[in-house]
Amino acid sequence: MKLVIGADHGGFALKQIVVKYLQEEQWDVTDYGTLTGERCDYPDIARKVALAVAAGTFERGILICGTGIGIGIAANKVKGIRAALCNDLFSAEYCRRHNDANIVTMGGRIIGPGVAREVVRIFLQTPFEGGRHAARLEKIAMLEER
Ligand SMILES: O=C[C@H](O)[C@H](O)[C@H](O)COP(=O)(O)O
Repeated sequence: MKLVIGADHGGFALKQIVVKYLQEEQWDVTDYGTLTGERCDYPDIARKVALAVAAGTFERGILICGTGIGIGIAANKVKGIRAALCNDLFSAEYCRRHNDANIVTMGGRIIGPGVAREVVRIFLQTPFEGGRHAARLEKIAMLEER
């Protein structure tokens, strides 16, 4: 599975930790920045990552800002993106089982490395359940046409 990751300055330090973890676990991960800790705007990073996931260049994305909120709001403006804020493990599991989330977002100012690594592991390993949940995702897709 090809992965892409991005963060603003609020998520930069946690992104570096998550990238290292993914590489150690042999995941194919591409870093879309920011590559420094300097202040930047999370919509710019969200746009790059979300467009690449929506285009199918990558199967899943990981986005980190200070809270995980802003970068997720921005990513969800891109058609086909289902970005889920997961600062806890239950959300990481159910955003996959029920929502087929294709991007996970986290808050670098909220969670530490241990929780972040587990959120990412669960996000990558949990399958979508389909069934009644698929019909709901179809309704979400219809909203994108309005
Ligand atoms: O949702 C937005 C993110 O948490 C940003 O990382 C945050 O707003 C950046 O704030 P500041 O520019 O004050 O570092």
